[in-house]
Amino acid sequence: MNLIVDIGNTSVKMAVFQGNSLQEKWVFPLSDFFKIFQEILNQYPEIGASILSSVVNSVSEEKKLLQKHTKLVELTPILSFPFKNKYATPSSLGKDRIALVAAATAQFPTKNTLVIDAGTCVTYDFKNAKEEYLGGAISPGLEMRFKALHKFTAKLPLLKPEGKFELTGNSTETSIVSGVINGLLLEIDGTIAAYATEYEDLTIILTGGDTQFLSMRLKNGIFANSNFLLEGLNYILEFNKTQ
Ligand SMILES: Nc1ncnc2c1ncn2[C@@H]1O[C@H](COP(=O)(O)OP(=O)(O)O)[C@@H](O)[C@H]1O
Ligand SMILES: CC(C)(COP(=O)(O)O)[C@@H](O)C(=O)NCCC(=O)O
Repeated sequence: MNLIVDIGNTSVKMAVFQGNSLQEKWVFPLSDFFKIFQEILNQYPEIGASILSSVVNSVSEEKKLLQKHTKLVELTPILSFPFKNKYATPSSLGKDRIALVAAATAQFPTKNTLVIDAGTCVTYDFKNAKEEYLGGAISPGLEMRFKALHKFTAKLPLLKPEGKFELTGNSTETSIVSGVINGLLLEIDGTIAAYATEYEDLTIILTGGDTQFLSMRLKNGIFANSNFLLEGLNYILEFNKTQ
């Protein structure tokens, strides 16, 4: 069994895989790492290998613990990947983005694929039909947009995503909700449309913490998969076991 660990800027995602099949998944703040890790080890003593992807600093204690209890593969640029990385600054590329591209290559070989990860940030990652990763884009995530309006103004309140919103906000609150949610939906739909103009037969994946909220509000033709990054990490782990 494999233990998959994805440390993002908002939350840690851990999952246990048996082969290609996800058995169980946990989402929690980094401060709960030691408690949850111990619970997982007790529940799944069969775990042999693990892989760690982190986009935050100072995870040396978490790494030590994984090394102590499992055969840890850390996601670094020296691992083998199933795609050609054409990012101009590969050493600064987010580990999470590498995992997303690995998942795209594994699950959509020979397809032009755009992966949208709606987490703390929204990242766009594109790999072409020749399994070349070209890069993409980084923009503020949903929660970050609400927080930024509050933090950088004197009068705007801190709001959270709501189920319902109007195009034309008629109050401060509904104007903020409209601006943030419509802004992000139009950004995503517009980005997809721009890629679709340039690349035929485009496959689009939506993942990350805001997958559910966004997928029901976006245009059709998008595969929503909250576990895409974890699947990519599991694939990289298996890929490197056989190298
Ligand atoms: N219960 C929740 N707690 C925190 N964030 C949540 C929750 N539900 C949805 N979200 C959204 O998910 C985003 C974080 O997604 P996630 O994929 O965990 O990010 P990251 O990989 O950057 O840690 C937040 O910015 C927020 O918009
Ligand atoms: C863009 C990110 C902050 C996204 O992190 P997340 O929202 O998933 O927590 C992360 O992928 C990162 O730190 N990237 C480094 C810069 C780059 O990818 O070029």
